[in-house]
Amino acid sequence: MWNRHEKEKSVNVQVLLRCRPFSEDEVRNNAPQVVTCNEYQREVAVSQNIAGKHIDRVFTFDKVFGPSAQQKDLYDQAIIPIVNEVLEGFNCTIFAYGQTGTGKTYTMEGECKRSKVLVNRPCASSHCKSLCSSFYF
Ligand SMILES: Nc1ncnc2c1ncn2[C@@H]1O[C@H](COP(=O)(O)OP(=O)(O)OP(=O)(O)O)[C@@H](O)[C@H]1O
Repeated sequence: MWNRHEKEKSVNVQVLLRCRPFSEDEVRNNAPQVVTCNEYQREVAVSQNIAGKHIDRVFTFDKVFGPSAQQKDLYDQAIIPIVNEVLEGFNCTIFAYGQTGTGKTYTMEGECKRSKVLVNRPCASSHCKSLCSSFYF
């Protein structure tokens, strides 16, 4: 029987979700919280009011990082295994996908130029940022 780590290694594509914290503006404007993360269950619940009807939906991912997750958490839990595979000679790609303003650049590049998780260059779509070259700390 495979443990979870072995199972994860056997899958070629994994989808991780990261939900960023509210910005100062969103807090100031009392923005409604529509996304709730359950890191333990690897689930994200989305609540919406559409035409007066309340709709809740739950999505499951390979990993979920909630608003309190730090760059280091992502790096340690999600990136290091991929770096190790690169060092073993495998081709690996990490890319961030999502709506504008959801934190793709922050996740791939970090807040300041010197504390990056990854180095990335934008590809054709502005919604898609891909890892192209190397990693540094
Ligand atoms: N995990 C986080 N913690 C704190 N602030 C964050 C986090 N993720 C994103 N932000 C902030 O949210 C704002 C939007 O993030 P970012 O620019 O990374 O979004 P994006 O998805 O790359 O947007 P775009 O597609 O428009 O380029 C930035 O001000 C960024 O600093």
